[in-house]
Amino acid sequence: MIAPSILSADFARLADEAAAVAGSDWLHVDVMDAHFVPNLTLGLPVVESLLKATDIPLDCHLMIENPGRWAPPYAEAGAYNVTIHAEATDDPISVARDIRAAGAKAGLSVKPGTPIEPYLEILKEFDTLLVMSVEPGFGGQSFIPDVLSKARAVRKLVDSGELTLIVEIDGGINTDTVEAAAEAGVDCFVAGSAVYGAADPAEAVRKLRAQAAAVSPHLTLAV
Ligand SMILES: O=C(CO)[C@H](O)[C@H](O)COP(=O)(O)O
Repeated sequence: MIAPSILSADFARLADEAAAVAGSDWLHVDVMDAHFVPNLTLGLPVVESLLKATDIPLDCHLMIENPGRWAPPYAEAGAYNVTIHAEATDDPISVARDIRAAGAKAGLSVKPGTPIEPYLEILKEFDTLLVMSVEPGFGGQSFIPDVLSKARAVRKLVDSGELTLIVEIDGGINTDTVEAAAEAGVDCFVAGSAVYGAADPAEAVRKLRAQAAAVSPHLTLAV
């Protein structure tokens, strides 16, 4: 699955930018609050407008403080998947349950320096794990390969049937890095600059998907 990140799109033309990647599996929406990360992007009103403008399922990645307060409204609005950060809450299970109760899939994200082991027990409460392969906050950064050990660890649990979860990766995914991530067992690849920086974004999506599929050791899991 490929999820273009609109962080690299033209914010004044979001409906057109969504249409430009119409064959994508998900559209990744980076919500940043200038507190949890040192950048500010967009919030619920923009997501509500995007939901009217595209049929691509929205994958909302909340890089915000206090996700317990702010995540459920994204689910109520109609986002397909709502991801919170493990580092942003002491009670990720409650937030996941609230997101699911509000009708969306629930995702957990970990920054590059956050180990996955303390969270393995609670991943059954989530539908997606978003492994950050750059420090959250900005597009166009270089891929951090060390984080692939987290994808591998969770992939093992999925393959053994202990978990049912989409393994997603975000940051620095491009034609040079997508295969390593696919080999590590990633199901869903977020790509910002590699898609919206390309002359033909739809072709960039197709190319990334084909590259990932060619080396993927497993079938994509659909939620
Ligand atoms: O969450 C993000 C940054 O915090 C972005 O989704 C991510 O960085 C995508 O951009 P690129 O593919 O250019 O790295």
